[in-house]
Amino acid sequence: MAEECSQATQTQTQNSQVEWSQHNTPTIIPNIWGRIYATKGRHCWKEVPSSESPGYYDLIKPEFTLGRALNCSFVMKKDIIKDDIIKNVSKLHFVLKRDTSEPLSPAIITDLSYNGTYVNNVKIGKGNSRVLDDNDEIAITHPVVKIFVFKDLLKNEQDKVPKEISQKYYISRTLGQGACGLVKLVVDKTKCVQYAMKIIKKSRLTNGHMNNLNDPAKIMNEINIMKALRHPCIISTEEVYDSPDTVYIILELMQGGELFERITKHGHLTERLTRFMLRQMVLAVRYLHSKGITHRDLKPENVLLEGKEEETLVKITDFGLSKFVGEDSFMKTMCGTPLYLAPEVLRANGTRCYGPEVDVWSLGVIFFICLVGYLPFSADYKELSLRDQILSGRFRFSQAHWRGVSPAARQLMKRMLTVQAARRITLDQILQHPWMQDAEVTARVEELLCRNIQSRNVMELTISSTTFTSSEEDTSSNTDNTTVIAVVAKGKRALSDSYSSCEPIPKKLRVDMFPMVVREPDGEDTSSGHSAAYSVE
Ligand SMILES: Nc1ncnc2c1ncn2[C@@H]1O[C@H](COP(=O)(O)OP(=O)(O)OP(=O)(O)O)[C@@H](O)[C@H]1O
Repeated sequence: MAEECSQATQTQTQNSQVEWSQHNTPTIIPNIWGRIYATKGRHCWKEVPSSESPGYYDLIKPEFTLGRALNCSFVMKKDIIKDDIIKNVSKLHFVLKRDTSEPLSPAIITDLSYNGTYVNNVKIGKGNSRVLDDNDEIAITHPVVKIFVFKDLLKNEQDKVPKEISQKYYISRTLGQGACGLVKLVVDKTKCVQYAMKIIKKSRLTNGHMNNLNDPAKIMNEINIMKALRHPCIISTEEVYDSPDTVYIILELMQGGELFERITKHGHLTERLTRFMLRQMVLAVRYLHSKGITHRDLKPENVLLEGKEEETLVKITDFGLSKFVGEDSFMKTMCGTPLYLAPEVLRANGTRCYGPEVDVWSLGVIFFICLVGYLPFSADYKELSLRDQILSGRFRFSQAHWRGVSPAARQLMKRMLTVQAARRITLDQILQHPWMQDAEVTARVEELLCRNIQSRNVMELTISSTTFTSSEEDTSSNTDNTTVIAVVAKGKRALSDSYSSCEPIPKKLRVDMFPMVVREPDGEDTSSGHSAAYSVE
């Protein structure tokens, strides 16, 4: 291998584009993030390189480019590569990058050529990127024209997760730590899409008995329920890996941080922004309830934001976790500091004698904090124990903080923090409450929801029934092996979507409707209709 690269080495040195490593380069130098070795296949190199060359190139700068252009890090020239190959090499054929300022970031290769860059015989495709793994082979113009083998010289955490995960995902830095375990940034190696991976240690024993967390059928059932949930304001679950003592949940990545941080940064939120956030939270929880799921652990830390902008999508996370950690340990965690817990949950004493209204209470606590920036119930308020404050619904009312808040907002907060669950305001009533009536906010939320739905390929429809049945003639296949389903409902408009992962084709879809406005490319709103989040029944 050392021999074969010298011609390329000399060319590089003459052009001063890059400097090949010297003979005695120590194996690991801290700022070298990778190394590319010329491959043994000699067909692409014109001459057999001299034995003087080390046969590899150390990647130090954050970016390495290869192509025919003279400003590439590695210039492909006629005198180093065979003529029949060089003619198919693009001026800028591929770029190899690593964000060395970011710990545990992956090496990424981006194909910039129509004639193709291949990794382990698989074409990346022009404009596409993928993560490069240790020992990956890079070929250009054709899978057999292998030119480099990549060696990853940075420490990584691939071996800390089961192989089936590390084969598909690159394990990057830690995003945070919750009561259930770590959350890691991971990157899908072939699609180069980032996700958050939640690592949950199972509590295997409950009350001295093995619980059913190790029953694969039950776990699979929970996994399928979580994966079927699709709503713009619910963090989507990409995949779940179940191992005897740990569950790994691959989740949609949120880049905007927690709602909690947003509140603490500003002290509190304006009424308009609170309305904007609450509307989305209510829609999300209403969707969960429609699927028979009570969240039970709603708190600002479980409300994540899509982007850094002020008006961004809000997404709820951490639903259904009790199924993986066990009811006992879930309750223990929740009741540890029950700041957001409804009175009926405290009264239930570990039994599940309460309904979905508990989520309205928790939303009420979040609503309270958004408006005034302090907790309604806290162990720091010494007049009553935290438990008694909640059980009696006696929230702390600071005149100084509430003075600037509208009477309608105060009234809504009180209706949400109503001790008697049966008298508590419902989610639908919240949406209809006078304080929530703000056409601008409603339209902005709908715009964000629709944009999110459209980016997931769910197309617009103008029908109002909620369950549709597909028929044979409604389905067809497109070219890239995904099945396109067209569901014609009541002879009106069609819902189309591709089900690449759904085999066999579902016969029934449940569709949750959202009002939407169709926006033309010129920005004009032309028609209104409904958009849908759907799941297979
Ligand atoms: N999908 C995600 N995208 C980006 N960051 C996330 C995602 N999920 C969790 N995080 C971050 O990881 C950290 C830990 O999250 P996690 O949900 O495990 O704990 P928590 O909600 O803070 O506490 P608890 O475990 O008690 O619910 C948080 O800082 C959170 O912001």
